[in-house]
This record gives sequence, C-alpha cells and structure tokens, in this order.
Amino acid sequence: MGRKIPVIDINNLFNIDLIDQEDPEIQEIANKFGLALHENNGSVYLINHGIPEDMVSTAFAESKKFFELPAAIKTKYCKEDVIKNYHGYSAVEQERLSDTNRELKETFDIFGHDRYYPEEVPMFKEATESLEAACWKLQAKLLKLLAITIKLENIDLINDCARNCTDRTVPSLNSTRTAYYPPVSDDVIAGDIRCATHSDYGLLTLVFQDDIGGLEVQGPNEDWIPVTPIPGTIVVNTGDFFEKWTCGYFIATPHRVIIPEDEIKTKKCRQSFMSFSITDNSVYISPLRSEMLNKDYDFEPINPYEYAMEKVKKSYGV
Ligand SMILES: O=C(O)CCC(=O)C(=O)O
Ligand SMILES: [Fe+2]
Repeated sequence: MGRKIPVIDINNLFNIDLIDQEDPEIQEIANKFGLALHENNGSVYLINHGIPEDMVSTAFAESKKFFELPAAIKTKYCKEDVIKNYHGYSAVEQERLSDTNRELKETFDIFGHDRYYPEEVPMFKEATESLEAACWKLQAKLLKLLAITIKLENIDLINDCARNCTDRTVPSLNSTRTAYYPPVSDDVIAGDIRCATHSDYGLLTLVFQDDIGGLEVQGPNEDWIPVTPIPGTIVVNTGDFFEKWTCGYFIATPHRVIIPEDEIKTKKCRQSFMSFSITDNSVYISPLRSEMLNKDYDFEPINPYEYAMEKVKKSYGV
C-alpha cells in the first residue's frame, strides 16, 4: 500500500547529442534510471526529459479534434486489415486486451509507411508526427542508457538491434498511439474498464497523459499502484521483449486504465499518447549476457515480428 512510482530527472537528455558512456553525468543518469526501472517493476516517471511541452499539448489538442468528430467520419479512417497495415483508427471494442471486459477506448495508431490522416483535422499529421519523431529520438537515448546500466560489453548492441529508432526506413513493428477514452456514459456496466490489464510487447513504452488519471501499474505483490498524472513527465514502462532480452532484469509492467471514481472526472474524456519501441524485424533476440543479468535465464531466439503479430492478431480477433 502507498507505493509510489519514482520520478527520475534525466537532465534534458533529449537535447544531449552524444551519449558518452565515459561521461560521469551520463553514468549517473543511466544508473538512476536503470535502477529505478529495475526496482519498480519496470515503471518510472521521467522529468526534465527535454521534449517541448507545446509539442505534447499540440499533439493532444489535434488528436482531440479528431476523436470528437462524429463516429461516421472517424470510421472512414479505421484499420482495414491489422496484419497488412496496423496504421489507423480503432473504435471502442475494436481492440480487446481482455477476453472479459469491455474496453471503453478509441485509438489512432501511427505505423509504418503506408499512412493516411483525417482530412477533417489538417494539423493532425504534423502534430502527432512531430511528437512521434521526438519520442524516437528519446527512445534511442534511453535504450543506450539502459545498456550502460546493465553493463553490456558492447554498449551499442541494443541500439544496433533497434536501428528503427534512428533510421525510419528499417522495417519494424514500432508504433505510436494517440488514445482517447470517451466521457463515461450512463450505460456503463460492472467490469467496464478504459483499458484492460496487459503488458506492452516491445522494449520501452513512453506514455504522456493528461490530468484525468486512471492509469495503474501492478506492483510486485499484484497490488495496483496509481500512476497519478504529474505535469511535464513521461511515464516509461518496460515491455515483454525487453523483459525477455534482459533475462527478467526489467519486468514487463502489467498495467491498465480504470474509470475514475470521481464523478466530475468521469464526465470528461481522458487522453494519452504513447510511443512503443521494439527491435528491428530482421533481428532474432537471445538472452543478453552481462554480470548484472541472470545467467541461468534462457530461451530460444525470438523474432519481434512473429511475437508481436501473434499478440496483435489476438487483440483484434483475427
Ligand atoms: O492510456 C494509457 O495511459 C495507457 C494505454 C496503454 O497501456 C496502451 O494503449 O497500451
Ligand atoms: Fe499498454
């Protein structure tokens, strides 16, 4: 009870050009960040990250204009075939992370190269893609920091397997999501949730959230810890692939978004924006080895494309 997710100051990392592993300041940030992620079930807040606040608020504002359009317009932008192209809009209940609960969420996933955007919201593309690009830049740096934390012999190994973060032409299943949870209507039934319990399937997820709240992460004793909104922060969660790759050093954080109890808040929508990183499609991962990691942990090499596609198919019922 009463556990809190730590807030880690990463000293404007976004604007530091070179992550030099010999730099004591970088080592200090890497150790603080990595240790906190390790000790807190794969979940921390980052502050002083360097992504401009107005870039975040513009992405939220333009997304909101889209999500508040009539359903008939939004459905024009629905994903047609998630296996062929994950890009596009999903209405309430189109993606199901749980077999039992109704999930009251809408999303627009930004993915791959075959992209289309709502013509009704002319600035949607620029606003969301600017934040997407900033997230990729930060993702690459955070992955490098974590390679330092776990004392990999080849400090570039993680980045070399996730070239997609810095070279957008490298095929991967990385994606960016702008999410909208509509105001709660009167026909809500017991068990309804905004987003059901799951872990993300990739390496790291960056989550920006508005001030409504409801995001919770599971602690080591299966207790639910609220990820209370803190202005200017990004929440980082570790995904399945990173848990495997680091031999369980970083846990794939189970998380969910609940409907707030506060009646005033239920009458408002909630918005969030996420960047999901994963290794390149061509890479098969096998356990990383270093003095920090569990040497007895082993698994057959896994491919991110095969692994993540299975999860996508299940959640979209295809
Ligand atoms: O909206 C949020 O804060 C989290 C949503 C989420 O976990 C997801 O879409 O994977
Ligand atoms: Fe998630």
